Amino acid sequence: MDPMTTRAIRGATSLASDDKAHLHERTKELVTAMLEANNLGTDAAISVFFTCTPDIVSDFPAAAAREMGFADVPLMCAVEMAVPGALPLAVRVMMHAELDVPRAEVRHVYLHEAVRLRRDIAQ
Ligand SMILES: C=C(O[C@@H]1C=C(C(=O)O)C=C[C@H]1O)C(=O)O
Repeated sequence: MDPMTTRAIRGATSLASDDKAHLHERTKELVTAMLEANNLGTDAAISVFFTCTPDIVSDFPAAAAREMGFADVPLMCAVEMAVPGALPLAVRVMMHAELDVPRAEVRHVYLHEAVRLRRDIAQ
């Protein structure tokens, strides 16, 4: 087995509407899928950075992550670039975590309408 290395895992999802409960549900679904795809528990996480498109104001996705075991993991939220024509109601994640695989084997996760963002790297 390779020694543990800090790797970055990307993820993204989309909402049907900007509703707080729905944001929490989709955020937890995404973060859980990112952990499971890479055989990780929350203890492997170093930091998690979220962006939301400017049309999401119902809550911070970090609040949802904190409810699922990231209480002592540094979290951050920011607004994604407002590029004209970009996918609306999108939540993006950049998670840094301890993994024992080469970078090319890190599994990135895109769910719901966000699958069309990066067909090149989504599993
Ligand atoms: C295409 C995406 O959206 C945007 C473009 C990115 C990129 O080109 O790598 C990364 C994040 C976003 O700013 C994505 O989330 O993958």
